[in-house]
Amino acid sequence: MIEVERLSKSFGERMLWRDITLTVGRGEMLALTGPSGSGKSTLLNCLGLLDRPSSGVIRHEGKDITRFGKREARLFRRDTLGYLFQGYALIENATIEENLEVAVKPRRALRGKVDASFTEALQRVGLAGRHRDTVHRLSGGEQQRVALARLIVQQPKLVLADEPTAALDRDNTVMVLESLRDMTRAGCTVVIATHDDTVRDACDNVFDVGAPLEAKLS
Ligand SMILES: Nc1ncnc2c1ncn2[C@@H]1O[C@H](COP(=O)(O)OP(=O)(O)OP(=O)(O)O)[C@@H](O)[C@H]1O
Repeated sequence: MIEVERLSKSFGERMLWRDITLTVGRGEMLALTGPSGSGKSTLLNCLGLLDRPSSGVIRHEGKDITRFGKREARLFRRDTLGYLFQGYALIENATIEENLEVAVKPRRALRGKVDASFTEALQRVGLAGRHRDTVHRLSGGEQQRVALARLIVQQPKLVLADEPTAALDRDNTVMVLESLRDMTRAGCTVVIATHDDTVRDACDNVFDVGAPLEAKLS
């Protein structure tokens, strides 16, 4: 569960958003909407400890993550967070399989379940049998699906997704949404910044980052 309380962000004189308060429960999927430049990505970055809010509190499972020191923040990113960001953050010169290996925690690797989980994840995203393809040879949409497979293998507790369907056609958009929904069924909390109405409609709640305070949550 993630709880955001009276969160504000300014860049110099410019107040991007003010007093955001919202809760996303375990197993819930929240859409962050709002016009371009309203601060959706910045809010996701604050949730993922890639940026700092100017004021307010973010709690994950009751812990104020904005007060984490370097070590706690590193462990939180490694053990709790999963990102699905623009640019995918894949290793371009490596194979799909090598990109998935990065996400696997060592203790799971030891149990020898890795191959099966890779095969299952690649099947889920429509890339079955493509383990050995090099990432830079893939299309934008395929790379986006590798990033999703990496998330499925990683099994994070909190997923932050920034326009996860931007490079995808309708079938693949549905596939991404179904995969994220599968993850929520396993207890994962998902927050998605999106302009896509299909994505917004598939979420449990919508938070409009650009709306006046009284009209934000619907
Ligand atoms: N480090 C920074 N310093 C100054 N301004 C910044 C910084 N980071 C973001 N901004 C500004 O904050 C605003 C919000 O950016 P952000 O990317 O969060 O919006 P967004 O709602 O995700 O937009 P889009 O839908 O176009 O992706 C933009 O005007 C951006 O230029």
